[in-house]
Amino acid sequence: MTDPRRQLSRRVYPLRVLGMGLGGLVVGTVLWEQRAGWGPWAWMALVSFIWPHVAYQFSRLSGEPYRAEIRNLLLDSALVTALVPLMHFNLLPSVLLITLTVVDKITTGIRGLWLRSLPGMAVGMLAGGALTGFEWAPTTSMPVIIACLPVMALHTVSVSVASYRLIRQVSRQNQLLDELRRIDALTGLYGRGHWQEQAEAALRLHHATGEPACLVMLDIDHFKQINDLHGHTVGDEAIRALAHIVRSNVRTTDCAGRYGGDEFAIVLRGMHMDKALAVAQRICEQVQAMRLHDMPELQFTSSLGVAAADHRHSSLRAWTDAADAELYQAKASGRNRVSATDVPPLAPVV
Ligand SMILES: Nc1nc2c(ncn2[C@@H]2O[C@H](COP(=O)(O)OP(=O)(O)OP(=O)(O)O)[C@@H](O)[C@H]2O)c(=O)[nH]1
Repeated sequence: MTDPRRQLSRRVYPLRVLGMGLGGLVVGTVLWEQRAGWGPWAWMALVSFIWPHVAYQFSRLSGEPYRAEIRNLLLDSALVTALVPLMHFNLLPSVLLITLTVVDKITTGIRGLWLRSLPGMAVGMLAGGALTGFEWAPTTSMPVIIACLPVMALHTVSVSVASYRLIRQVSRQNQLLDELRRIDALTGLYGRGHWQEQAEAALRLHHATGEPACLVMLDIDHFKQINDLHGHTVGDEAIRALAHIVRSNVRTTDCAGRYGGDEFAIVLRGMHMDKALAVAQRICEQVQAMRLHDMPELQFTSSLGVAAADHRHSSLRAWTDAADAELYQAKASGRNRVSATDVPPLAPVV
């Protein structure tokens, strides 16, 4: 895999060649109007056409390419700023070059890099000024304005493309994060946080419209023993197999989540207690028949508590407490059964 730190120099190289080259066109136009001597021309040629390749070789051959590229970026600023006095502070190209070199530092995303480039820029300005005696001719002619256009356009487009890519990448990663937050990695069911949001919505709907909904809490019986006797890998496989049973017994409109370690919670939307009990009973029987691929001799049972949403459940907490109380009732009555509010506990048909 490519070292992301080496990627910085690869990414910067073509942009530096193009940006510095087009910058050279601007500076060259000003120097030509000034009828400048060979010194400014040589400096311009060095900065615009030779430096980008030297900079790339510096970082390519360096043992620390990332640090070398940061150094190159700081040198860019000093070298480019030295061109400003050479242009006798010609206003538009001077402002343009200084702005672009600062923007280039900001768009690397490296914290404070543009601030760190300021001392080098001051040195560049002084060095260029020492060569020209700080000659002052700020007026910009039409040919120079025209020469500025390609670098302005190219820079604006390339910064826009870079930020477009960044925004797309951030939004893809946000989607992934959201998925990770919503889905439990072991079972593929909803994680607790997202399940709670969905369950709250179902309870609100019940209070607002009277739409029925039932909450089923399920816990594997003696799961600690399974872990202790056969290891956590077998325990995990059991949790996955149980999640599969849960998923195959609910509709896409229902909401099934992993509530805790070996505890599952299901909101059956639009369902009255009789139908919800039948679903819970079916799950209970299927858990009893469940076999793991690698340990077919191992048997499981589960206990389930069901509570229909009603006016006493002012919050999700009250609703889950009611279903939890039924779950513990099922455990206390001998496990491997379903217990529901206002209904005597039902043991599965063996
Ligand atoms: N393999 C595995 N085990 C887990 C996971 N999360 C929690 N556990 C275990 O699940 C067990 C939960 O046990 P409890 O529900 O407290 O008790 P139990 O043994 O199931 O007994 P009862 O619920 O009373 O029937 C603990 O041993 C936890 O370590 C998990 O992701 N994978």
